[in-house]
Amino acid sequence: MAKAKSIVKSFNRTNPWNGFTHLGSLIATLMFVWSLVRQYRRLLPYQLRVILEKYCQRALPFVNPYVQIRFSELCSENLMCTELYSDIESYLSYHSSTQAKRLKADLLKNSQSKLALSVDSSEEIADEFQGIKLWWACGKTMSSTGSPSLHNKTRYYRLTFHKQHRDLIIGPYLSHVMKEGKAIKVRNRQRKLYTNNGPFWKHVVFEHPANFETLALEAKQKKEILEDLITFSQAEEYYAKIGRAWKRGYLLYGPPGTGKSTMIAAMANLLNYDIYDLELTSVKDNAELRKLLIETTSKSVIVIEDIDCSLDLTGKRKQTKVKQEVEVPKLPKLTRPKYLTDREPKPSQVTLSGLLNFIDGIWSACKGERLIVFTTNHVKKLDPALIRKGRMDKHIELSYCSFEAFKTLAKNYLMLDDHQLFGKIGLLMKQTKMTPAEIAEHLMPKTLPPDPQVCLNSLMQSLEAAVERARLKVGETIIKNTEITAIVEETKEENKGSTGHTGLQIQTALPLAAGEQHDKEPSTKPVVSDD
Ligand SMILES: Nc1ncnc2c1ncn2[C@@H]1O[C@H](COP(=O)(O)OP(=O)(O)OP(=O)(O)O)[C@@H](O)[C@H]1O
Ligand SMILES: [Mg+2]
Repeated sequence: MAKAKSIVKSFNRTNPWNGFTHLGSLIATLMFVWSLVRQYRRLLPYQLRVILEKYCQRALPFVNPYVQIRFSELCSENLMCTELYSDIESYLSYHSSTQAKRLKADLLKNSQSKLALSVDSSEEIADEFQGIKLWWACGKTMSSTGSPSLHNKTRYYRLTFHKQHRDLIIGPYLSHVMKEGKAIKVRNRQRKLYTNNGPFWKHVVFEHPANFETLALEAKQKKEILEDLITFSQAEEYYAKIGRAWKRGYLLYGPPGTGKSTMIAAMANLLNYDIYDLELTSVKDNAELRKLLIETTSKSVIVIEDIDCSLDLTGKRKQTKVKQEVEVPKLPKLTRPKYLTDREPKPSQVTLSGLLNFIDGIWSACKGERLIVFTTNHVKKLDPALIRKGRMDKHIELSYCSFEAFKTLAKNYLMLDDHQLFGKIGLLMKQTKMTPAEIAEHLMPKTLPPDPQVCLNSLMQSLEAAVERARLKVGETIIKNTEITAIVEETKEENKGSTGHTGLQIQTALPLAAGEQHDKEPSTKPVVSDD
C-alpha cells in the first residue's frame, strides 16, 4: 500500500506518464496475483489463501470483477433466511461429497445409520451452471446479538462469481440451488408416521419396508396405480394451470387381508411422503378435524382406515341420533360430578358434511401435494357423496389372490420363480378364494433355511380344504333353494285357489354361494312387496 501511495504522489509531482506506467504495472501485478489466487486457491494453505484474498480485495476494490453474496443462517428480520441457508446446505452437501477434500459428518436426526455430510468451514466448492464457473465457501461471523446465552457465531455461505453473470446467477442459478436443495432434503429426510391423540399429532419414525415390487397384485393393476401416483407427483405445474389443488383421493376397498394398509405404506415409500393416520373417532368435532388437517404438511398421505367403522358417515346420522335420544334415559345432573363427566370419552361429533368440507374446502387451500386415502371392507355402506369422483378420484379394489399375485408372494417369501406344485395350486385357486394375507401365512418359512416344499404343501392342503368347504356350502345352498322354491310354488297355488289370480308378487332372495361379493349381505328370507 505504501508503494501505491508513493506512486500516486510521484504521479502528482513528477512526469504524469511515468506515474501512469507505474500504477498500471502495479494494477496488472495485483490482478495477476488475484487471478492466480482465484484459480489455484485450492492448492494454497487455508490461512495463506484467506490473507491473500483479504489484501487483494482491499487493494483492488475498483477493478475486482467478482461479486460476492453472503447467505447467513440467522437473520433477525426474516426467518426465511434459515430456510434458504438450509436449502443451500443440502445442495452443497450433495455436491461436495464428490468434490470437497474436507467434509463434516453427522448422524442424521433420529437415525442410527444414515450419515449427513456437509462442507467443512475451511473448504471451498466450485460449481458450474450453464458453463459458468462459481465458488461457494462457508464461514462464521460474530452474531450481532452478543448475548452470551445464545450461540454468538452465525454460520454463512458465501457465493463468488464474475460480475458479468450477475443476472443469471441471482435469478436462474439461485432458484436452481433452492429447488434442488429442497428436493435433496426431501429425499434424505426421516419420514414420519403421525397419529392423532385427540386434537394433537404424535409421531414416530416411519420405516415400513413395503414397496410396489413386493406387493402381490395383477401386473396390469399395479402398473396403472404406479403410473397414476407418479403422474400425480410430477404434475405440480399442471394442477396450477388447470386451477385445481394439488391433491388426489384414493379409495381402497376389499376384504380384510388383501393389502390395503400395505399399499398405503408402499405409496408413501414410493413418493417419499409422511403418513398421517387419522383416527376419526377420537376427533371431538368438525373444528378439531379442521385444526388437525391444517397442521398436516406437504408431501403427505392422510389416511382414514376403515372409514365405514370410523363414524356414522353413511348419511343416516340424524336417524341414529334421534334413536339414541329416545333410548338413553336422562340422569339427574347431580348424579355425576362435572369433573368426572368432563373426562368421560364423548362420542365424536364429526359429521359427514364436516368431512366433505374438509376434502373440498380448507384442505384445497393448503399449499403442497397431498394424497388422501380411505380404506373400507364395505364400500357399499359408504355415502356416495363421500366417494364420488373428484373427492375420491381413484377407486381401487383389492381382492382375493390371483395366481399371478400368488407368484409374486412365492418369489418374495421363498425366492421361487417356478415349482412343480404351481400348476396344481393354480387350479385350486380358480375354485376357491383366499386372501394374500392367508397365502402369505402359508408361505412364511417354518424352518431356516426355508423348505419351499413344506410351505407349498401347507398352502395346497389349505386350498383343498377351502374348495371342499365351498363345495359343501354350494350343496347346502342348492337344498335350501329347492326348499324355498317349493314354498313359493305352494303359496302361489294357495293364492290362485283363493283369489283366482296372483295378487302378490313374491321375490326370492337366494342365498349367496361361497365367496360371492363381500359386502352383499346374504339373506335367506323371501322379500315380499306389494305390486
Ligand atoms: N397384496 C398383498 N401383497 C403382499 N402382501 C400382502 C398383500 N395383501 C396382504 N398382504 C400381507 O398380509 C398382511 C395383512 O395385509 P394388510 O394389513 O395390508 O391387509 P388389509 O387389506 O389392510 O386388511 P384390513 O382390511 O383387515 O385392514 C400384510 O402384512 C402383508 O404381509
Ligand atoms: Mg388394513
